Amino acid sequence: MKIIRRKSDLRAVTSAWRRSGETIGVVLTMGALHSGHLSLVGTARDRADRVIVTIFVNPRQFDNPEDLVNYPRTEESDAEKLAPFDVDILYVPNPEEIYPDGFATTITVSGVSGGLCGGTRPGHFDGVATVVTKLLLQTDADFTFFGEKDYQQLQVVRRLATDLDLNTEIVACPTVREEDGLAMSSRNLRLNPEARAAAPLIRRILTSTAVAIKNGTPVPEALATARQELTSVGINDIDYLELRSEPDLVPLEIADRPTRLFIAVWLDGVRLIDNLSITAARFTLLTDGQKSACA
Ligand SMILES: Nc1ncnc2c1ncn2[C@@H]1O[C@H](COP(=O)(O)OP(=O)(O)OP(=O)(O)O)[C@@H](O)[C@H]1O
Ligand SMILES: CC(C)(CO)[C@@H](O)C(=O)[O-]
Ligand code: BAL
Repeated sequence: MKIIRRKSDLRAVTSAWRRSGETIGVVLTMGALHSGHLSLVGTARDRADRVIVTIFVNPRQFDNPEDLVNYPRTEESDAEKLAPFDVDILYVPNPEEIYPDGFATTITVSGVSGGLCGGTRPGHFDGVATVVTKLLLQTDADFTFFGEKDYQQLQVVRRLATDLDLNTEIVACPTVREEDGLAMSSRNLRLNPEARAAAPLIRRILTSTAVAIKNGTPVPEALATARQELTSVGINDIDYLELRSEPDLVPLEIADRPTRLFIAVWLDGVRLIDNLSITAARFTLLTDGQKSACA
């Protein structure tokens, strides 16, 4: 595996691959690699002739300066973790390769980036859309692999690739979890033991809420119960807990569209997210009280 830090060096290699007709699969990351990232790399290895992994902690997608400073940077051990996957290139661009002097372009994807993480992290998806576009162009990706853990990000990138004719297939990969159900995330490393012990309850409560909704509990009631359960285990700071309709993630208005339940909470100063697809024949959107008020 070659480590490359300049886009001109990268282009020299990808052009040669292109001339010999090889396909390129790319996994974009911010480093601190774990089994979630590595599952994307394994899928890329199966799908493409050549595999590039990128590591770039993108300052433009951090709405919180402290989060940017505290973000783990572990390039050496990341490279060791990639060794068994036969990755061709680890691209760790110098910052000026992404944001040269005078950089003045921002890509905004509207609609799908509204609300959820886009609502509570202002500017986040502009930063993601801009860097993803640059990295996909620099790597000349035929395929790129995104985790469903960051589901809104996945849908933002799908919209972006379609709208800008990026000519890269976006491949969704399932969320990889710890044995206790917690979605793997680089930020899990920052949880203290007490917060780490509480964190799996996020998934458990999402699951029980989905079951209640499928069984006909009105959505507002099911969400209120979930909030109470989260609070009772000390998870008081809930950024959002919401149902959204696929694929544009609009607020749930039509009761029989494929739907997903989204959550973001703060635990011990760390923001954790998760989501769960809910397929139900029909949702009960109104409580009994609301129904009788409409009648
Ligand atoms: N548990 C996971 N399962 C599957 N894919 C994942 C998982 N965690 C991250 N990914 C994917 O890996 C890619 C890079 O993500 P990123 O580097 O932000 O990792 P992260 O662990 O999500 O870090 P963060 O703490 O910033 O959320 C994204 O496509 C993301 O969805
Ligand atoms: C896609 C990404 C690498 C862009 O910085 C980042 O948002 C991430 O790690 O999910
Ligand atoms: N995992 C998405 C990148 C971020 O949280 O900034």
